[in-house]
Amino acid sequence: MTLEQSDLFPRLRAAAGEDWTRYTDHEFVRALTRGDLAEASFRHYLQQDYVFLKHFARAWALAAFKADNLADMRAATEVLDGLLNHEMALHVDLCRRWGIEAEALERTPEARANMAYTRYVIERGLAGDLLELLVALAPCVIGYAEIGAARHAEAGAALADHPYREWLETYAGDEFQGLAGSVAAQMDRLAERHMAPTRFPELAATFTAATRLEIGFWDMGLQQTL
Ligand SMILES: Cc1ncc(CN)c(N)n1
Repeated sequence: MTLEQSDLFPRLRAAAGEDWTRYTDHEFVRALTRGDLAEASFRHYLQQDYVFLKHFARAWALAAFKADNLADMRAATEVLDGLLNHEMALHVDLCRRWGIEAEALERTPEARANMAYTRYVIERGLAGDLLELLVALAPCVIGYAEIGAARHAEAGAALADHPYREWLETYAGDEFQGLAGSVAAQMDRLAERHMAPTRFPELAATFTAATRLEIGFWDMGLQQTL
């Protein structure tokens, strides 16, 4: 399934309104696409993102735990595998090329914005069901796919000599786009089974809160705060 064919995700995105635009069109993303994002901001972001991805892997492990059937368990562990062995492996390589060694990554002090976001998502998953958890994870997975595809296309010919090319290529790439499509499809399947119409506002509130925490993550990167 492509993102355009999904049903729940576009409804959640529309319900997030301006917050979705503030996330996907954040100054961090614009500067990165132009190629003039301060290198120190990118390094700070990369290092924090390593910590973020580890907590997100925990959240996907929780998704496997929350699943009540084999298909949902497999879907969660496929994402977990992709995260640990693809996205994080790329991330460690990218960090090394940016002068941040693996040992330094492990010693990264966690920024408050990072803690707030990742623990919020895990708490939603602990308190709610699998659908609630996937909705909390959606701005991360589907948001980055949307940002990656749009910004990679926008950078266009400038990509040949672009300082942030690898980042743009990772999130615009088939692997990540396919992952976002699968998560959107899984949310639709779960919504069909578990979502009474009265539940939508509660799910939209979770999605919007996670979107706002993504905005806080970009702010943290741009301002290099802890
Ligand atoms: C903060 C953040 N959000 C989302 C992604 C994409 N997995 C990420 N790497 N970092």
